[in-house]
Amino acid sequence: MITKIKEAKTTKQGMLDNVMRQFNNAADIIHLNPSIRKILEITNNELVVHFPVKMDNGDVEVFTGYRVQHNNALGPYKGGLRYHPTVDIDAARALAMWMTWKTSLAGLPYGGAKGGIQLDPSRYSNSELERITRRFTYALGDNIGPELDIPAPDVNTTPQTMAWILDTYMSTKSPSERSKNMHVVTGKPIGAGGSEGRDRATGYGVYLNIKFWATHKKVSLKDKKFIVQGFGNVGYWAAYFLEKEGAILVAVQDQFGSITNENGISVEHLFEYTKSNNGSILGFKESTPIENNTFFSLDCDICIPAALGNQITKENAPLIKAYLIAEGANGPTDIEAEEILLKKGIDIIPDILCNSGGVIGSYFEWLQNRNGEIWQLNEVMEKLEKKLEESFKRVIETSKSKNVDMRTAAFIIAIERLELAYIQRGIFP
Ligand SMILES: NC(=O)C1=CN([C@@H]2O[C@H](COP(=O)(O)OP(=O)(O)OC[C@H]3O[C@@H](n4cnc5c(N)ncnc54)[C@H](O)[C@@H]3O)[C@@H](O)[C@H]2O)C=CC1
Ligand SMILES: O=C(O)CCC(=O)C(=O)O
Repeated sequence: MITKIKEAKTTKQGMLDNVMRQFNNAADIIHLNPSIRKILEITNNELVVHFPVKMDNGDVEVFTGYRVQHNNALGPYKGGLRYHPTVDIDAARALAMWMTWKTSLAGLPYGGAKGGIQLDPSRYSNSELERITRRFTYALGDNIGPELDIPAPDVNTTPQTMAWILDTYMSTKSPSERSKNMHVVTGKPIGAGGSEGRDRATGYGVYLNIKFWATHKKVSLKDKKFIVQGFGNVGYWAAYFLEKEGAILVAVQDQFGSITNENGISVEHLFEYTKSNNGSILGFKESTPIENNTFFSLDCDICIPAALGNQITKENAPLIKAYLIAEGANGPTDIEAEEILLKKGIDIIPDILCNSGGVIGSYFEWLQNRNGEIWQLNEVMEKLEKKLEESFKRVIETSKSKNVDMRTAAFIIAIERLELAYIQRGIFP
């Protein structure tokens, strides 16, 4: 029996190079205005903060937090906060850039930002995480704001994290200003101003994109086998909806290890199990543990990377048997791997389309807070589906008209919207 724990990666993910190459590839194809290219290839603002926090044992630890604001030509900066040992300035830059393309592609009135704290949250108690989050929020100060830069959850941050940020940010405002600041952060718990459906929005969006792709290819999802890397917010909800559609989850990998069952893993059973097992999938009875490095080569139809960046590389790409990769994570496929996959005829629904349900759900939450409205779950889900379907169709049309893969098509749409905004504002000829 294999029980080796998957080592948490602490090395750099090297995502910046990937996003720049993706951007430059699309920019070359559309002959992007050189002045606009100069603006888009760098970030507007980069904030690095060091802040002290008292630990439960009385010691003080100093943490490093980041917020990178890439571009706000289309609206306030928007993007998540990640708590992970791999968070550094380059990771924040790369993830902020992807946010700009994602919000632009989705047609939202937002720019792109990302940030987080370099730490391993499993090493801290809940009350330490609360103090760390509150001190980070103080350190960010008025560099975030409901009409300036709106954070949201990402890896290892939750609705609770967002509620702490909201509460801390509000406490810095005068009493008459407080209620106007509810939309400083999205992905909040519903009781603290969150929206119905934001919890599942990203995973639901991943599932919808797979469904649109299946309809486009005239295939049924029933009995199709799928594997999911990452069984957190995105991976769980994507698996949940795919299973409801009749697809079969045959393997899961998380930070602790990998499990498989070719007859199917019950999504709900596994979810319940992880809740009682410190979030880990290891030891789940209705499955067999497998070596981590065999995960991506398992026999399946659909592969959903929903964990970290650069997980599909030139080493494992040749072994992939799935014919569709649906990128729940940001930047899970590196450039060399993508070339291999496309040559093999494997379709990739790119991250900026595939996981855009999350930021669209955040936009709906922001709108509700801003307008004093409360929408029902079905209303949110219907609006989400409509927006995602529009994006999916545009990507397919552009892919056909320009004879490019789906990622390049998605980047072209996103960049052209930004280019138009700059040109219409009269900044460039
Ligand atoms: N939460 C959201 O709304 C959105 C998240 N994303 C992206 O989706 C991905 C996952 O995010 P969440 O589900 O929110 O995070 P999460 O913190 O809820 O879950 C992360 C999952 O990935 C697993 N994981 C971590 N390191 C791993 C490794 N080295 N190998 C295998 N599995 C590993 C964890 O064990 C956990 O199951 C990230 O790339 C994030 O940027 C994208 C759009 C929105
Ligand atoms: O919901 C949001 O604002 C952003 C979520 C996020 O970080 C992402 O889409 O990568």
